[in-house]
Amino acid sequence: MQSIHELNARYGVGHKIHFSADLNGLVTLEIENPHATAKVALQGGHVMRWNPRHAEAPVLWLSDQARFVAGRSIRGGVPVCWPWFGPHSTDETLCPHGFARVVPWEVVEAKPEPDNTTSLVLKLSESRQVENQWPYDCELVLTINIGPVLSMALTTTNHGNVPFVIGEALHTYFQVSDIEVVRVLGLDHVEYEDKVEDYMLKRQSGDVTFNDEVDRVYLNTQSTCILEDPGLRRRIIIEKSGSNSTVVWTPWERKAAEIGDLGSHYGWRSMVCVETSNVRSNVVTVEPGSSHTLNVQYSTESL
Ligand SMILES: O=P(O)(O)OC[C@H]1O[C@H](O)[C@H](O)[C@@H](O)[C@@H]1O
Repeated sequence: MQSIHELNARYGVGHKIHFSADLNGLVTLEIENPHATAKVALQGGHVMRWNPRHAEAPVLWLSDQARFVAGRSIRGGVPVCWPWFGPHSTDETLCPHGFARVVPWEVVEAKPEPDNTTSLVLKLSESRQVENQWPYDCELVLTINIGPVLSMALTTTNHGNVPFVIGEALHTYFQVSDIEVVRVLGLDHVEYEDKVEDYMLKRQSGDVTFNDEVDRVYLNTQSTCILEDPGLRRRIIIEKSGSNSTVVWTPWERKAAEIGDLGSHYGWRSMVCVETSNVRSNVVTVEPGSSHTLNVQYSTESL
């Protein structure tokens, strides 16, 4: 594993790119540039915070009860779900949403760009845990660009001789003023599986609005989604490619209480997940010698 000293010596740029470790030994990377500030945990390749300087409120939601411990996903920010989504198909003891979000990643590159944004390239570290759960010769790389726009690209490359199938999601938690006043545009007429009703197949009519638990997998959609928030007077624009599904999730009160780390004072009311993904019937087969990339870009505009 790369030490803090090595990381700062190799990639640190004063206080603009700075690595540190917390009491539990989790390594995080703080980024500051003229466009934005951000914080990324190496465990999970997890973007925890991205605050563009023009935004009055944080764009990503991070629970005030998030637990920062080895082997446990951080509640909020952008968890990377890979190589499966939801429970494992045959072994329920394995981490739901795959192991990528709970294992260490390595830094391949971290550098300021000429346009004053900052680029990071992270790679999932090989480890016995990963080998045991995923016996394929493959590489997973996450490229992140931090600027007025947050861009992320998750690339899976198959170096082996057999094809494999992945489910994946950038399970992004967005900060909202109040879940009951926001809406998600871009999914009108799209078919979805309603996880709250045992995956019943339904069709979206109009914008997605929230007044109860929502857990939906929108299928066969490449559409840009817009999260409109009159309370914060802004839109968050979610543009994607290499993704055929979008998951929309809000737990509501009962589920939030069961989950437990979703924040004090109705923390769940100030978040919603819109997840750029390839899941359920949209999982991806990666052939030997080829790569697949899931891309997303988040930006904001005033309402
Ligand atoms: O609690 P987690 O394992 O992070 O999962 C949180 C949520 O993720 C996704 O949005 C799923 O569709 C939900 O069913 C799940 O509850």
